[in-house]
Amino acid sequence: MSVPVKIAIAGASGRMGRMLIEAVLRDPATELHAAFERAGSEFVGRDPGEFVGQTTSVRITSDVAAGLQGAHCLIDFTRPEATLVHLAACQAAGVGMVIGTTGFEDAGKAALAAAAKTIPVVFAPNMSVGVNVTFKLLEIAAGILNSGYDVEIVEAHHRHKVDAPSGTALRMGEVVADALGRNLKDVAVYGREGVTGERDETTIGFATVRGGDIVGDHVVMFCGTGERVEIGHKASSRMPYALGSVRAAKFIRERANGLFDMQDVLGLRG
Ligand SMILES: NC(=O)C1=CN([C@@H]2O[C@H](COP(=O)(O)OP(=O)(O)OC[C@H]3O[C@@H](n4cnc5c(N)ncnc54)[C@H](OP(=O)(O)O)[C@@H]3O)[C@@H](O)[C@H]2O)C=CC1
Ligand SMILES: O=C(O)C1=N[C@H](C(=O)O)C[C@H](O)C1
Repeated sequence: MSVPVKIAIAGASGRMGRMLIEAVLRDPATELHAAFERAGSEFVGRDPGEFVGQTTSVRITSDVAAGLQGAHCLIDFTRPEATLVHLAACQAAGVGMVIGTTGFEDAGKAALAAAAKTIPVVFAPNMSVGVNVTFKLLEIAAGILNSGYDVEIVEAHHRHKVDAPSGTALRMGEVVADALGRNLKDVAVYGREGVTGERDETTIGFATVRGGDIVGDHVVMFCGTGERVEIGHKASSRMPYALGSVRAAKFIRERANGLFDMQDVLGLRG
């Protein structure tokens, strides 16, 4: 039997961190190597297995450099500023990264691309198989509904989410804009208020809902005259994100460097 993929997890006590711990512990092909939280966190020193009712020999630490020694991969679902600190540690240790964090500015994305010249990085706004298939469906739909259809993207998430629109909604916008030969930066409209005037047909509109415990809903509307096509995805659990991330960690183990996303991991590219 081959050696399990040794996985470290950043943001271990977070909503995704806990889900990732469960996914890694229940997969016989992976091993929980380390779990990180910031210095001063109440969780430092505790067993990350506690989150899922198990006992492990791992203890949550804030010493990322030490914890990465011997790891194959760090899975990071935190915040952009933390991810970039972890990225530097991974580069120093020669450890690959799976990054699910959203909300990066262009400079942060450029830093990820630069680091991927020396370590393998999977960076994707949504790790679920279903959402990644949805991206493909959107590409097909936009290629056909390329005239006379206004594109609007609506997303809904829980009350704790800090970035908007979601990374997934933005990627949906990019996929549709690319298929229509437009640049999302030029055509995106983020919310509307007041006397907006009539809609410009080249725009792609975004609307954001935040409330309660909504895990993640996305719908793209192609609004024509007399009809509307809607392509969307609804998550009822975070486990698909965690399982996709573990799949990405296995993918990374086979690579020396490069920037990938879930389309690469799932063989959906092209
Ligand atoms: N790509 C995908 O498939 C998905 C992406 N996401 C994205 O993942 C990210 C995390 O989401 P979620 O788990 O819900 O968020 P949570 O707030 O539940 O968890 C974030 C974790 O990161 C830690 N953290 C935050 N800032 C820092 C820092 N500066 N240094 C060290 N640790 C830090 C938090 O610790 P503390 O509590 O101490 O702040 C916490 O443990 C978001 O960007 C979200 O959009 C979410 C789901 C799916
Ligand atoms: O914060 C979340 O919860 C989610 N974030 C990701 C995003 O911004 O697209 C993915 C998923 O929708 C859940």
